[in-house]
Amino acid sequence: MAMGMMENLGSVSTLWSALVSVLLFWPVVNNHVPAGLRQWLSTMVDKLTSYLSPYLHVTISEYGHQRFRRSDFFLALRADLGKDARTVQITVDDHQEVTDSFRGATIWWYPSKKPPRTNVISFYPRDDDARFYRLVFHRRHRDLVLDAYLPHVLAEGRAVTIRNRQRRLFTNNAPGASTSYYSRKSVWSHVPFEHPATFDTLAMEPADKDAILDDLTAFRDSKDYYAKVGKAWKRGYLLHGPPGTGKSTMIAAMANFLDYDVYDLELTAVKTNTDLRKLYIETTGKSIIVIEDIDCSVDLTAKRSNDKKKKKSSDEDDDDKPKLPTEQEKDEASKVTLSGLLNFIDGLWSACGGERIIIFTTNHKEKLDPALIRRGRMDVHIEMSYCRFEAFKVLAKNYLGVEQHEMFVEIRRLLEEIDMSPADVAENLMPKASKGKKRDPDACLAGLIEALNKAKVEAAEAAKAKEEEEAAAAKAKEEEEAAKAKAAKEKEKDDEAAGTKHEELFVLDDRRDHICQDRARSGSPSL
Ligand SMILES: Nc1ncnc2c1ncn2[C@@H]1O[C@H](COP(=O)(O)OP(=O)(O)OP(=O)(O)O)[C@@H](O)[C@H]1O
Ligand SMILES: [Mg+2]
Repeated sequence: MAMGMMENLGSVSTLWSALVSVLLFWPVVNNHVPAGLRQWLSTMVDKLTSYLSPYLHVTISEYGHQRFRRSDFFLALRADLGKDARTVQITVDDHQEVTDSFRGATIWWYPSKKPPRTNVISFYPRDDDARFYRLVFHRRHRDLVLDAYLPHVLAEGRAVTIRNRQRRLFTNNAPGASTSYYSRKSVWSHVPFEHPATFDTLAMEPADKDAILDDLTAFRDSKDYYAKVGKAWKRGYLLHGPPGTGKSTMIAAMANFLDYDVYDLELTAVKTNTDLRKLYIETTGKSIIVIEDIDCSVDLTAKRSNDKKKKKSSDEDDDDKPKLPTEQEKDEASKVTLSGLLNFIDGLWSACGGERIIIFTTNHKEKLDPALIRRGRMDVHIEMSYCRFEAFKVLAKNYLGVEQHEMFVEIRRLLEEIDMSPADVAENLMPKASKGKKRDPDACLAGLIEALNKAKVEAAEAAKAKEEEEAAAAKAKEEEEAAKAKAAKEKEKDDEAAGTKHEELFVLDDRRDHICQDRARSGSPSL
């Protein structure tokens, strides 16, 4: 028994000293052996080290079984370093090593990249190496880590990191983002999201604001409800209204209120429906996906009616011959279409877990295809409108710190009759230095009254011009109709005259017949 132990110890120490020698001479070996052998030796050394080491390694790859879908685990771990680092449990990003402790066990996280294999001809682009995390912990914590720690990181850790992290603004239209379907590089690039807008600083009718806040709160807290009724946890908002009424500001306020990331989807930069699909696959939960000015992004309505027409004509000449796509059809297939966008929205809800909000903004709601904004896709339609008195009070408080002022009465009266966007009102409230002097609130409010009066005069002039234009158009139309009526009358007269001649001829013909008959009866020769 003792002998056996001695032998064991002896073999372990021999192995250990062999390993030490290999490690000692490794740099020399590394430089002098051919690449193939070096790789094999490296693998063997790794295996030997991990066999003897008291530490275990777990590797988590960026991509799981589904080649084009990043593993949820990987995405969960990529949450950035939070503002309050003490409460963050896992904060791993590229090139950042992290030590974490869990129920007395220490766990080390090493993010890394697998370099491309130079002797392999790859179908995929080279520049973006596969990323992975290596998790290292002591053997004795094996069960704890695998059964408790990793599930905890995924469930709790993720929630914690999301709550405390620096939120991000993603865009698909930046040099860092890849649009290639086969690229492993993220299709989104991001910057820290630091927009200061909140619902407190958002100028709008208080009742409307409260309704939106209630809706958002209900959505955020309704995970169980959505699961119970079998609906995907999503909500669509359509923000519509004239320029400068706060649509983009509202999105920032929503993101800040919910603590969500923002994905700013630039549809014109997306080449195909396939790229669009890849974009949604790479969005994460707790996010707002925004398509600004949706009516300008793609000619969706025209596409759809074209599609319908095309379908109809292909139904008409329905011979059995298989048809190759025409050049035009190929071209169409490589573009984002309305149906691609509808699939994007619907697929978004079904394919990915976690709550998501999608927001469209537009200045022209009437231009949008009804399918795009129907309830179920865009659940809430919010009209952002011109600045009225209640909204003005919020701006006055924000910009000037003024809640009451004698000029408010006049401003209230003017705002009720003049349509001025909150952006224009805010611009007038911005304290500017005029003629070397800094403007105070009184000057700002007086400036706003002046601007409102000016806008009133301009609006009156514009209305007058429009009225005159309409009157001129009506007059022109009247004249045209009168001319048409006159022409019709003249034609009628001509026709009547022609009709009389015709009748006369008939009369003549009749007379001739009578004469002929008379002559025949009297025996005289016919005409
Ligand atoms: N309702 C509002 N509350 C507070 N600030 C506002 C509001 N509307 C506009 N602003 C101010 O005006 C600026 C422009 O507003 P914003 O970009 O949100 O308008 P928009 O409706 O998105 O316009 P567009 O249709 O041109 O995109 C903002 O930076 C903000 O300072
Ligand atoms: Mg905007």
